[in-house]
Amino acid sequence: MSIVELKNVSRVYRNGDHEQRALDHVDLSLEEGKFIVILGPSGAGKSTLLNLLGGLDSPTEGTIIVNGKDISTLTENELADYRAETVGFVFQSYNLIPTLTVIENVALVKEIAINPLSSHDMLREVGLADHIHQFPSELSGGEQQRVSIARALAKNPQILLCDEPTGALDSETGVMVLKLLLSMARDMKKTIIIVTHNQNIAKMADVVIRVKNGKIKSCEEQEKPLTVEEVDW
Ligand SMILES: Nc1ncnc2c1ncn2[C@@H]1O[C@H](COP(=O)(O)OP(=O)(O)OP(=O)(O)O)[C@@H](O)[C@H]1O
Repeated sequence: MSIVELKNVSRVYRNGDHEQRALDHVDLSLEEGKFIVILGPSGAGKSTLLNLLGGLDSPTEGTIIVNGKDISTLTENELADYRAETVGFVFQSYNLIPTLTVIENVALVKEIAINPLSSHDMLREVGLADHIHQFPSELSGGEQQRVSIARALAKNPQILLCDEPTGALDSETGVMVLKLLLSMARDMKKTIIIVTHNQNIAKMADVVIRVKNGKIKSCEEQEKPLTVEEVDW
């Protein structure tokens, strides 16, 4: 079943007389529970696409259907509900609050989530049960990113949107984070959408989307994606 459907979606930024078509008449259909990687050169429109899927921005034209609901025409308040209920975000910079402990950082989402999961359970899920009372500065980069994944999961979203989630990590730690994200798709049926410049991550994907000049150049299903161990990092 398709969880995301874009029909004729464009996003145009206007700056005085200049018009930047960040997304240009995009059609796309994504299935639930897949590990999806979006590749493309700088300025191609990847973040714009992620922002639209995340309800952080709205299209200039076209419709975006998520879970059968058109999110392209929602009001600001309705978009806030959509974000709280349906999507979790993981960014390259972990965006943790330095003065809160690990568990407090994760528990914060309870304030906005409609149907949150236990912060303890999610931290156990990402292998950080023994670190819950530490501050972010006392953790490694990979551990901090796992806290941000636990925080995204605690919202209990169906879709995890990840913008260069391993961009700030060394390859060994990055592999650990990718393993975790992959298990979220395989074991928890989350739809994982990762924007990256790293072609290697695409080798693990169920679906690889290539974006260029605001258009989808290709959207390919991989019958036999490699396991994390099979990829030559
Ligand atoms: N808020 C904005 N105002 C004006 N132009 C924008 C805005 N956001 C993005 N753009 C432009 O839209 C185009 C697509 O940008 P986008 O950030 O989606 O690309 P990207 O593929 O994510 O690039 P990168 O890999 O460098 O992050 C670029 O030309 C960018 O300059």
